[in-house]
Amino acid sequence: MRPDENTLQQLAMPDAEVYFAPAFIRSPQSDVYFERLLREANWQQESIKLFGREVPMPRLTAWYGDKAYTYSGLQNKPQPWLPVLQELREKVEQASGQKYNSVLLNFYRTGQDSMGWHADNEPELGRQPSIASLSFGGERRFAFKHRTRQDLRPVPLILSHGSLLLMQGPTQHHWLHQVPKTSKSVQPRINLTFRFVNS
Ligand SMILES: O=C(O)CCC(=O)C(=O)O
Ligand SMILES: [Fe+2]
Repeated sequence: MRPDENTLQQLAMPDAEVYFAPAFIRSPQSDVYFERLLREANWQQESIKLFGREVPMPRLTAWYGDKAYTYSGLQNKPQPWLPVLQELREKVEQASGQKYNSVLLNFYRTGQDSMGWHADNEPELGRQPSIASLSFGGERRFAFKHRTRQDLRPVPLILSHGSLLLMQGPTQHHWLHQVPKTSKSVQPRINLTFRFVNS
């Protein structure tokens, strides 16, 4: 491991404030976090309404936090923090210098699980939300795309086991992000996005 792989480095993206650490948590520890999260989180198969039809989301989700939160049109009931989530929250708060009161967990079972282009810009997150995204398990491709500037290429990233991606400042205003499906064989992946939800 290079000495800087566990520290956040800013990416050169205009209209954004994005930091990335490819190995924020080291591998043996990350293996344990993956297993604990898989076993302990209250995973749900939610569905979304698409053209009037209920369609299962292409991933499992779980929501923990102090507040209820609407995400993709779903009202997420708050569940009390698990010790493993408290532990991870402390680590990311220390790295980012921000506070988070909620976390959304996503479980990508196979390469066919995914998340389409979106921004995390719900009004409850405030104008310049800080979102800290931790990944465990199989690595997946991730990308940013500027909403209006076609001269800017999409920014690809590999979200590796134990990586931390921090998005804040104007990022959600100007950029969308996604986790595309892949036909490659990939290991299951868990992602946590820590957020601060205002009441
Ligand atoms: O799985 C990821 O890396 C992305 C998750 C995400 O964008 C979200 O939960 O809003
Ligand atoms: Fe997101």
